[in-house]
Amino acid sequence: MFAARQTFNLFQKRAFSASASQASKVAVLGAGGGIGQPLSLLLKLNPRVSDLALYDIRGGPGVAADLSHINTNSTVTGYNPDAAGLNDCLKDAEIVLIPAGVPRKPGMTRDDLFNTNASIVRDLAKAAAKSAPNANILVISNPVNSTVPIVSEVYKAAGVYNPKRLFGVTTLDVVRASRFISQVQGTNPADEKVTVIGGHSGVTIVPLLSQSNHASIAGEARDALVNRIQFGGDEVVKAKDGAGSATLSMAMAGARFAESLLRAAQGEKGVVEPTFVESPLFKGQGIDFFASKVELGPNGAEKIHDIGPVNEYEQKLIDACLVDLKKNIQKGVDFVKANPGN
Ligand SMILES: NC(=O)C1=CN([C@@H]2O[C@H](COP(=O)(O)OP(=O)(O)OC[C@H]3O[C@@H](n4cnc5c(N)ncnc54)[C@H](O)[C@@H]3O)[C@@H](O)[C@H]2O)C=CC1
Ligand SMILES: O=C([O-])CC(=O)C(=O)O
Repeated sequence: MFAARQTFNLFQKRAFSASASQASKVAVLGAGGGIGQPLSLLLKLNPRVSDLALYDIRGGPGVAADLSHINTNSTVTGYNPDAAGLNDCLKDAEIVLIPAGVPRKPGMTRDDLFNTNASIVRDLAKAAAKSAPNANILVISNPVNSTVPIVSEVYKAAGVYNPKRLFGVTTLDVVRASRFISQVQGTNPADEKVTVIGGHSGVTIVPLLSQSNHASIAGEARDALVNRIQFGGDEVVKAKDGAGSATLSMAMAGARFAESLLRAAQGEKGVVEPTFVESPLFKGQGIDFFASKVELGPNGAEKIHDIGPVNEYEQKLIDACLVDLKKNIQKGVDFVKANPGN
């Protein structure tokens, strides 16, 4: 409890010392769900957020009423699908987080969610393209490797696509990597920075341990660690036994990414997060989106970092990643072309 309060106080102090006066509206689409609720809670605790707008097909106003009693300064408003609910929720948002959609059950891959979540994300992206065309869009809904290209196609069709403002949230992979490596090495996870590149599913998740504090980790220990990072999501799906996938750790990861964007937007330099963006790194191989370290700034993604040096083992992981990633991206692009929606 004491540690939690200390962390919150630190969070508050950092934000106030930077710029508490700047107004930043943040919208959450899917705010009533397993991720949406704790994510909205963390955003309500963030002093950089001045207006929190919560939309869901059910339950948005209820979550908003509950959070609005928390004694931080931000306003919280809930929206239903009726009337102009979604568009009002989005209007003037600086950041739009999208955790709307169904989660996995045991035995499913993230790609198995495509049939349901593709149209949900497409339709929310259409509304965002209309009502918040300049906002940063943070896509959480799976399969991220396909839902991010879906948003880009929708924005292109609407004539408002800005690749610097579109992010697939892969922060949970980075959070897991630092936690899992610290458990193996007996270190403090706060000191463990592991770059995770590629995409957000199975073998498309590529941790670069050779660039971490533990480059010498090898053999079975390395294989087990890499496998746990790649399939960490499955661990939670199995443990929840039909009741969904990671929600609380994802809420923390989503709130961290939003906070990084707000810090960068409010003038802090050197804010770098790995994230899935339109990227030049593998365009030559026909892969338009890729997660790598990205420096954030007032305009969104300011600088996409190179992958940096990798060893032979990691090169093989990247090769395997690219095969799946290419198909996942194409599936998202093809979906919007074949199903442009209303
Ligand atoms: N990027 C990542 O690292 C992670 C992504 N996820 C993904 O996040 C998504 C959400 O997961 P949970 O919150 O656990 O699911 P959930 O089922 O608990 O919540 C989803 C929410 O979305 C709402 N929703 C459905 N259609 C909607 C629409 N058209 N507009 C607005 N809201 C809508 C539902 O009413 C529900 O409240 C899943 O696709 C899951 O796979 C989950 C964990 C990590
Ligand atoms: O595993 C899932 O389906 C949810 C997810 O993306 C994760 O926990 O990384």
